[in-house]
Amino acid sequence: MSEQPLRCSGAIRPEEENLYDRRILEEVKLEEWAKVVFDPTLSVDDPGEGLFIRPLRRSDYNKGFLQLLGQLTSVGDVTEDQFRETFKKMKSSPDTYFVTVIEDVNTGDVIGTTTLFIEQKFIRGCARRARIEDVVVNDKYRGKQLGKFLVIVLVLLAKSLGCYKISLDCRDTMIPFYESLGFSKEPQNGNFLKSQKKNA
Ligand SMILES: CC(=O)SCCNC(=O)CCNC(=O)[C@H](O)C(C)(C)COP(=O)(O)OP(=O)(O)OC[C@H]1O[C@@H](n2cnc3c(N)ncnc32)[C@H](O)[C@@H]1OP(=O)(O)O
Repeated sequence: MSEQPLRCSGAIRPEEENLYDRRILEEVKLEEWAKVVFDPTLSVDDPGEGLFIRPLRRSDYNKGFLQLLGQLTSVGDVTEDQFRETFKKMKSSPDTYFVTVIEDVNTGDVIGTTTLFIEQKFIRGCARRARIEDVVVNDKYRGKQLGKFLVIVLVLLAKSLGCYKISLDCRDTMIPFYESLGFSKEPQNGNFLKSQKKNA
């Protein structure tokens, strides 16, 4: 499905503004990632009947985006102003935040999301590395390859953006899922260390 431009008097309505340019998603060709097979075939143009993959939009506050994230972790009471301010901050750092969603166009709900975060480094000749974060599919839509689809689309996007490394953190129970998508634990570097919340 090609992008349906939502325009008002020739300009994209501010509430329909994409976080990033969707054309870079259109360049992603899943068939180039031979490690993972989609059966039936999915593509950015056709992620499934009535579904549309696109960048996060300002209007997604009212399309269940935060409720969807609530199926992953605690979101808290985020007001629409906070959401818009955060969207603005992300958008003001181009080539950094690729928050991507799947919308069910029949209901208008956001039913899947994940984020590609790209970190600029000085090492490796000022290279960029990518992290995949916040992968979640609405529980009513699970088992349709959408989680796999979102992750692989962002892996290919990171590769097309020249990232030298793509990584993620997950619970032990999710390791088989990510291993099936071509991720592996780094030998002797599998430790995830986080700062304690309070001074012990
Ligand atoms: C980096 C992070 O964000 S980690 C956080 C991951 N997200 C969560 O835990 C949130 C709650 N869970 C979810 O939203 C979903 O269950 C997801 C995103 C993990 C999977 O989404 P789905 O759309 O149901 O997965 P999808 O249909 O693409 O499954 C692809 C394959 O992975 C397998 N799979 C799905 N979930 C799991 C799992 N929890 N553990 C192991 N394998 C799994 C499926 O069986 C399927 O296997 P197959 O290809 O052999 O049939």
